[in-house]
Amino acid sequence: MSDYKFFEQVNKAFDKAAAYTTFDKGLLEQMKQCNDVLHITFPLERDNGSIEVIHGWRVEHSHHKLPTKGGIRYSMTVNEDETMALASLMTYKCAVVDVPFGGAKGGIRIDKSKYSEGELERITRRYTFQLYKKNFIGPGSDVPAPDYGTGAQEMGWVLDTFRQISSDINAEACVTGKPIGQGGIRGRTEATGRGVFFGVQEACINEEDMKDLGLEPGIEGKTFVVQGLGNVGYHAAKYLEEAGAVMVGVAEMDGSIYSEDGIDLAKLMEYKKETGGITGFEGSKTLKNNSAVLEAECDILVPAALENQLKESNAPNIKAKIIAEAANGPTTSEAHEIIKKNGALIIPDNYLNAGGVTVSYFEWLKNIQHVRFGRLERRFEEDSFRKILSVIETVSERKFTSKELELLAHGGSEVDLVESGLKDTMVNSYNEINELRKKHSVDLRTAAFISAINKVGKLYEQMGIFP
Ligand SMILES: NC(=O)c1ccc[n+]([C@@H]2O[C@H](COP(=O)([O-])OP(=O)(O)OC[C@H]3O[C@@H](n4cnc5c(N)ncnc54)[C@H](O)[C@@H]3O)[C@@H](O)[C@H]2O)c1
Repeated sequence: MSDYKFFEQVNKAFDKAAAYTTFDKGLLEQMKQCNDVLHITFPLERDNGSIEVIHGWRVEHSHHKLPTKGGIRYSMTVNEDETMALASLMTYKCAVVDVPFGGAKGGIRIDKSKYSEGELERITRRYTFQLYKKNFIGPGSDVPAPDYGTGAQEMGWVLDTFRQISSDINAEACVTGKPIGQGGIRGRTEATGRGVFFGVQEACINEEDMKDLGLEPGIEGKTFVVQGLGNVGYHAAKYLEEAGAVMVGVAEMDGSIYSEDGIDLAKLMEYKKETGGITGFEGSKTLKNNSAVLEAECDILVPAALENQLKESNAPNIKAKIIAEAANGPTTSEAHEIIKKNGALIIPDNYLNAGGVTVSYFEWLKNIQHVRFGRLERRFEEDSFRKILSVIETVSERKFTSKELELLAHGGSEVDLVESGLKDTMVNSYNEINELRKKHSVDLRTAAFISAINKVGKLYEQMGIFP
């Protein structure tokens, strides 16, 4: 059993940043705590008739904004500590990118590959039912989304189950990352990876930083390694490749591969589909295990699998100049210090993978308003259309950018809206945390935490304490 304590790791980073703020000690302590922690167990009847007990969690970290929001993970790593850490990261992430949600996370401790589709459906539906019974799901209370091991199919089952047991008129908004036909939004599947790309691109524009790292500004020609070719890793790699970066290394469950000449992503995905793995891919060298490639020569390392991957033991050997934290918690606090001391730039998870929740927010807005983005002008006159937009802005406490307004008003497609909203969010938030980094002479992770603590703390102060 590993002694890795994920929630403690997040809180260490919080404490470091809190020293740059002036909030009351008690309030800072309140901000760190998880407001509600739910551990559920329920029986699953397996296809062979045997009965198995399933363990699941849902944690609502912060109720300073409602609903709370965060993915559902299916993995053998799931436990209370992991879910609490991930829920807390959601609070800080939402604050950094100005998405008006509190943080939450859920998880079920299963190895998805060991269950049939029917069994997975029964697990998902029963889990949703248990969440509903305990008031841990609902459009205005707690809204799940996909995470490691889950995707649109599971979110579709969540919605359908919720609909059977709730008469909420906004039922569609009880979960995001759904199939499009069920009220999902175009661009959600690729949103986290796309956001990772926008964040890395923004970092690479900074000439001074690139000079310090000994790199040319821009993405083109930079080499990268990605760990985990799942939803986030695949899409991050795809957009990096499209922008002219060269993928030289990949890690997956079965091992890792490297090629100085570059690895073609589309061909590798085909190969993975055929063989179930990546090792042995033509033109690449298979390394000794799946963590070896993390230490390979490259400009950008994109950990996009799970937490606790860059640690004290391998951090001194990391050669990448930029660590793009697509996954949550891939770098331990000890490794962070080593990598920073060695001069690399870490773009932190609590900012970089916020693209998913940003687009989930657009999906939720669309669902609670019962509208189809980009088609409004066909249903409303210009005046009433503008009024609706301003109501959405008031309810969500977020201003649409001029580009978003333009696209909405003149029938830009949903894809355009998502794309531009996501890009604006990732670019603006990067610049905001980068300013804090310079102001306090800290690293980007600490700067992102300072930004989050300041925003959440201010809201707490405005709210006061009940009763
Ligand atoms: N899905 C989202 O929208 C989203 C949003 C924000 C953050 N994240 C974070 O991104 C990370 C990945 O999530 P995802 O949704 O892409 O999951 P996923 O299940 O789609 O993909 C994860 C991939 O990583 C691989 N993997 C697992 N362990 C590995 C290892 N040790 N070495 C190499 N590969 C390994 C798996 O085989 C899988 O292909 C998680 O930390 C998750 O919390 C996801």
